Amino acid sequence: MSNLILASQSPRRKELLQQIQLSFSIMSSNVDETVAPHLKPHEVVMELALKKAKEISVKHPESYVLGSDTVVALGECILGKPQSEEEAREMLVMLSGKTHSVYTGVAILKGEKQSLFYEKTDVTFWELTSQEIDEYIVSEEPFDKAGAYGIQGLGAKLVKEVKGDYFSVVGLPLSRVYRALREMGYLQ
Ligand SMILES: Cc1cn([C@H]2C[C@H](O)[C@@H](COP(=O)(O)OP(=O)(O)OP(=O)(O)O)O2)c(=O)[nH]c1=O
Repeated sequence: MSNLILASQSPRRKELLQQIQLSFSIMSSNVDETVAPHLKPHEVVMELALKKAKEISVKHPESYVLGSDTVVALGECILGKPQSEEEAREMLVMLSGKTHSVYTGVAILKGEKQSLFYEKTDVTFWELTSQEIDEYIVSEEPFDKAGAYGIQGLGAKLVKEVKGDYFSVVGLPLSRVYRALREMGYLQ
C-alpha cells in the first residue's frame, strides 16, 4: 500500500488523523499563506490546502499527500491566526454574540490524481464579557488558531452552538477525508 503523508505542522491535525486510525507520516510544508484579497473563504482554504499538499507531493509523487487550511469568516471578513494580543481581542469582540463560519479546505494529491474540497461549519458564540475575553487571552490558547479560539480547548466555554462538522472546526473534516482517501484508491 502507498503511504500517506500529512503535510502539516498542526498538532491538532495529527491527533485528528490518529483518531481514525490511519497510519501516516508528517512533513510540514512551509508555504507563504498570502492570497489574493478578492478570494472567497472557500477559495482561500482550498488554494492554501493545495499549496501545502503540492509542496510535499512534488517530492513524493508515489505517496498520498494531505494538505489542509482553516479560516474563520464573519460576513466579508476572513480571520486567520491573530498576530498579537490586540488582534486576538479584536477578533473575539467581533465574534461575540454572533454566528460565524469556519471553513476548512482539504487537498489530497497522489502524483497527478487530486481530490480538493472544503467543509463549512457554522459556530455561534455567546455574548462575551470583556473579562471573559481577557481571561481567555491570558490562557494563550488563541494564538495559533484561526479566529483566535480553539473549540476543543478552553474555547468550548465561548461556544453556544455548532452546525456542521465539529472536527472540521478543529482542523480536519475527518469523515470526508476518510471517504476521499477511499475514493482515490487508498484504503482498499
Ligand atoms: C477555529 C479553530 C481553529 N483551530 C486551528 C486549526 C488550525 O490548526 C489553525 C488554523 O491554521 P492553519 O493555517 O489552517 O493550520 P496550521 O498553521 O496550524 O497548520 P498547517 O498549515 O501546518 O497544517 O487553527 C483550532 O484548533 N480550533 C478551532 O476551534
